[in-house]
Amino acid sequence: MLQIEDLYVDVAGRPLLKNVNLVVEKGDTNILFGPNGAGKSALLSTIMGFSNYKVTSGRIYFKGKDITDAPVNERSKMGIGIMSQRPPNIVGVKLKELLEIESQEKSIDIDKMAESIDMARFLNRDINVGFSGGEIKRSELLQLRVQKPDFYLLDEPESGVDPVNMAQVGTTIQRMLCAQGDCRANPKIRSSALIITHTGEILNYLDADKAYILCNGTIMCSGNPNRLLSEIKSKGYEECIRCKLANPINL
Ligand SMILES: Nc1ncnc2c1ncn2[C@@H]1O[C@H](COP(=O)(O)OP(=O)(O)OP(=O)(O)O)[C@@H](O)[C@H]1O
Repeated sequence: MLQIEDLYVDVAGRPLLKNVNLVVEKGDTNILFGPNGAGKSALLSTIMGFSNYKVTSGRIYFKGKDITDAPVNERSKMGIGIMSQRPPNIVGVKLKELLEIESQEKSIDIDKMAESIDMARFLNRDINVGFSGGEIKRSELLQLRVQKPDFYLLDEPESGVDPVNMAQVGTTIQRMLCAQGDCRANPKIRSSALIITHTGEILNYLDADKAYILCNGTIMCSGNPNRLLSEIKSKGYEECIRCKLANPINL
């Protein structure tokens, strides 16, 4: 569904991502680990097509189409949706106004959907203005639920979320990815996702298929998400750099 080939990206005139190769198959949930500043959010922003991230070499394919030069709105129409780590405040635009635009031609009861994740009282507030960390996450989730993309880019869904709200966020993401029917019986009907996490808490709610470790702007390792997480916790990220040096990456 998503294929990234030998991608190099500059940010603010400086090289940041290099030689990134990554594939997310249809219906798969993939995880992206990596230390602070490694370039994980930059990679998600580049996939979404945000203008600060300039592809200098390599290609991005989505549903078989080359989207490397496609604008954000086209990627969104094709079915890519993002939950950003720090979405901007949008002064003068109410959350409900944005949701009404996103829900055009879809039969969605915005009030009911907002109620279901405790966001009804935010509908008439300017987007993100004064929202707490957890409220921003729920607002982003609500927008994604209305947008209903085929491919989810989720940047640290658990950051800033208290344990009680984490259960709600985790369950909501699980349901979002599996909105088409019985995903246990047929995993391919799941929506696809690429999720950044530091703590791995989201793995308690999802069946993740594969994880990548991004260090210094490049993918160093890939493998089973829970196994990689426990290696990171016990040995840190140094081990993944050694693994890259010792073995060519198995994508
Ligand atoms: N728009 C930008 N302008 C300048 N520098 C940027 C920009 N976006 C990212 N960077 C820099 O690129 C580097 C990678 O940032 P990025 O946010 O992708 O890291 P990350 O792996 O997501 O880190 P974290 O785990 O801390 O969120 C950082 O040094 C950051 O300061």
